Amino acid sequence: MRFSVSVSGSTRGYILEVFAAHFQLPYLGPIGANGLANPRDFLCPVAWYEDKDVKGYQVVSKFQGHLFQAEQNHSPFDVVGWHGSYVPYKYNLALFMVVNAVQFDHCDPSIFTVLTCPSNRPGTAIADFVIFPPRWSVQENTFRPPYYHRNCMSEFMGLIFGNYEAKKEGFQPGGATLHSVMTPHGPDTQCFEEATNATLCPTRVADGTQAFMFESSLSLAVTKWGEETCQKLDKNYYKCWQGLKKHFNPKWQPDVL
Ligand SMILES: O=C(O)Cc1cc(O)ccc1O
Ligand SMILES: [Fe+2]
Repeated sequence: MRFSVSVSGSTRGYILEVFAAHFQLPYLGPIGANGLANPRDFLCPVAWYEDKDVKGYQVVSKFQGHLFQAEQNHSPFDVVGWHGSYVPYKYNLALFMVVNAVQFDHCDPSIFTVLTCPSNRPGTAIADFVIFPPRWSVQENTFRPPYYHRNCMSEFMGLIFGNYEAKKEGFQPGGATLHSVMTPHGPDTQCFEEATNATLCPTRVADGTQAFMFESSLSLAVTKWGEETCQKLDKNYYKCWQGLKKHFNPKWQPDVL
């Protein structure tokens, strides 16, 4: 599949490539006929071509993990149509129909799955693409931010713009966090303190932001470039949890049973 990404100015993006299967919409289960990412909102190309002479047009191909580059003097997009079932598609994340808890508790973020690439083991994904969309938060008697947890899957999180509610400082647009399989993690100290002391009325969350997660049942390896060469590794990341205090009180009773 050939595609070009046209951008102006210096630009960053995130790429997730899967090999064993293809991405598909998640089964909606009891949600029923419609919700989350609706098929009608996916856009595919229509027959089109460009007849352009471009000196030194670079065509990059990937094969067995290596990138190869060829040059030609015209645009490769001079094919009007084709037979086949592989097409690139795009989806506007703002069209995602958010489903969430409306009484109590924090849902598994699987409710925010845009696309999943299932593995051969039922219920286990090679990769899930999950977003944290702008939404209302209305749950009562609940710690509303992400719970403190360990996950049997790897969590690679990215931020397209704005901030992420569980880590308002430090996690910048264009950056990434990686919480590998079974690594404990959760909101930073500031988020914990604010959410613990907040009055629980209906509140907007994540307006003007777009965070996402690539979640995989496989382990992700970090390249030498990511760990050293880029010199962007935040060696102080763990400190975002160091201010968390012990709150255990064996005498505590809930107000509402
Ligand atoms: O770790 C994270 O920030 C991602 C995440 C969000 C959430 O709402 C619940 C679980 C989870 O892993
Ligand atoms: Fe997580």
